[in-house]
Amino acid sequence: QQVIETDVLILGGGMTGVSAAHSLYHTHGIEDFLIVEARHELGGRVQDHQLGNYSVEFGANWIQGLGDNPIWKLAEKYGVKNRYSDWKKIDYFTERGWDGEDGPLSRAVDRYEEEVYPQIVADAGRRKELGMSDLSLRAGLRMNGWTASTPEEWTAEYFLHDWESGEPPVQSSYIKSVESYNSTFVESGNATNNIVIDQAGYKQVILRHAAEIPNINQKVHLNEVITSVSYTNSSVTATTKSGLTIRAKKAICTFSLGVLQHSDVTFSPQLPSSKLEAIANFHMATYTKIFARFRPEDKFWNETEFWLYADPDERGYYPMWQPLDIPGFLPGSGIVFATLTGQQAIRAEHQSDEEVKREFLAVLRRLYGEDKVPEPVEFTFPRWTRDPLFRGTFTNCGAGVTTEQQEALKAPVGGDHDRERTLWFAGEHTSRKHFGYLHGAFREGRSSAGEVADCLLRGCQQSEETLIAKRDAEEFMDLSHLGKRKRMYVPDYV
Ligand SMILES: Cc1cc2nc3c(=O)[nH]c(=O)nc-3n(C[C@H](O)[C@H](O)[C@H](O)COP(=O)(O)OP(=O)(O)OC[C@H]3O[C@@H](n4cnc5c(N)ncnc54)[C@H](O)[C@@H]3O)c2cc1C
Repeated sequence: QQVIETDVLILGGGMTGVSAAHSLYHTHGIEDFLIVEARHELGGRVQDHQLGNYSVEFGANWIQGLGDNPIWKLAEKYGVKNRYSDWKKIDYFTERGWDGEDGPLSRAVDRYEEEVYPQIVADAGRRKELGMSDLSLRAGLRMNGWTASTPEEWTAEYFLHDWESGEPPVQSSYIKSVESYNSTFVESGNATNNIVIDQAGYKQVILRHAAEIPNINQKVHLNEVITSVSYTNSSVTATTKSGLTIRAKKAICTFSLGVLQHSDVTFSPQLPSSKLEAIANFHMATYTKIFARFRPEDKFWNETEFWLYADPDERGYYPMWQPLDIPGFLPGSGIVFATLTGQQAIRAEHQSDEEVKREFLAVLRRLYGEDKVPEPVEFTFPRWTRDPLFRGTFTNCGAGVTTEQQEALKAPVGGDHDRERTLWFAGEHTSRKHFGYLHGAFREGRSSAGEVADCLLRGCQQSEETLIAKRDAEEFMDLSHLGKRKRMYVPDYV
């Protein structure tokens, strides 16, 4: 049987894998590496889909917190088309239809955003500084006077929390939810979000980055599903479904947290119990976008960027809507999409397209009137939780996740001490501050490549580049450091 030998094996070709490869080559001068990817192309969770003559994003869509976001710099460099996304441009709806400019739903959103959120930011920051235990965001909200007891209130809270983190407040860490918001939107220096509308897909950021590596095609094995990974103190061996065996001095595993949680790939020896505990305790959230394409001449929708709907009976029931057929987006496309998260998303992913379409249209008809909304010509959505290559969409830090578990999640394995490590773990899920985001994946790829290069080239002595990449990936977030940076806990609009 043929065994392919390489210095560094990168398991998975999403943002993390490509960023690691780019850094190995361009920062550390390591040319002997391979990426093994199960899909037909690089990109991972950055995937587009063709609807009529238009391309829409099934996965990542926004560049978030433009300030020091490296994805923003890559998008500019490669000319990937994106535009300002204005989260203040919302039409509010309840079961009664349009809720007006100053109805109960709009007032609930303002109260959460302007009164409650600044308070919880300060309170979570104080808890962290005093070394107090974490709570659920639900508990933190209650302690700051927010009980979410009406459909309008739970929808406001959904819009400002679930829609970003993919899970409800009861499942989310109080301190880490606030930290995550601050890291991406406040610390970056510019809280603006841009939405990618490039018809060649957001994935161009990843494909063009990969193309900067000379002979990249010879360094990537596509359509190869890894089934097992074995590691010792001197090498890592991976085998694929098709029977390929690849042996490397070092490897970086970038599979999603969901993949690790489902044991889709066997590791031998078994991963250490501290890592298994961390894998089990982290949350893989679900964020499912559901698309319909109508005939453009049937256009019945408002040209406002977002529509927020407060269902009277069920929290999170088709609350978020985005028309793409509006000026500046994809005019003439006839495309409208809704987003579901958490249990609602999982429920939808287990229904047939027809069942989901029925629900989708029933809600749209509440918004715009029974006779105004025709059958779409196309209806589709991805089923992320059921895809064995992802098993969810992105991580959310749950209440009860500790900093030690965050460290254990990414700790390399193999051998008995730090000079013998052979297998590293990196991905959006290993980012302490930017978990869930594409920029977290990018930074983790670079940081893991630095550590691998240090071990391969310098007997595991840390180089200046690795320290910089690690700092950029926010490795040095200890308590005293946080305490000194009061800005961490003050949102930009206060
Ligand atoms: C619906 C959705 C919306 C999102 N929205 C945003 C957003 O707006 N902004 C933002 O910044 N981020 C967003 N994200 C998050 C962002 O997409 C991820 O953080 C990022 O793409 C993760 O990159 P990664 O390389 O760590 O993981 P992945 O992209 O998952 O890469 C891992 C790779 O491993 C491969 N793989 C898995 N199992 C195997 C196997 N057994 N053998 C071989 N290969 C395997 C997979 O195919 C995949 O290509 C969103 C994600 C989703 C899904």
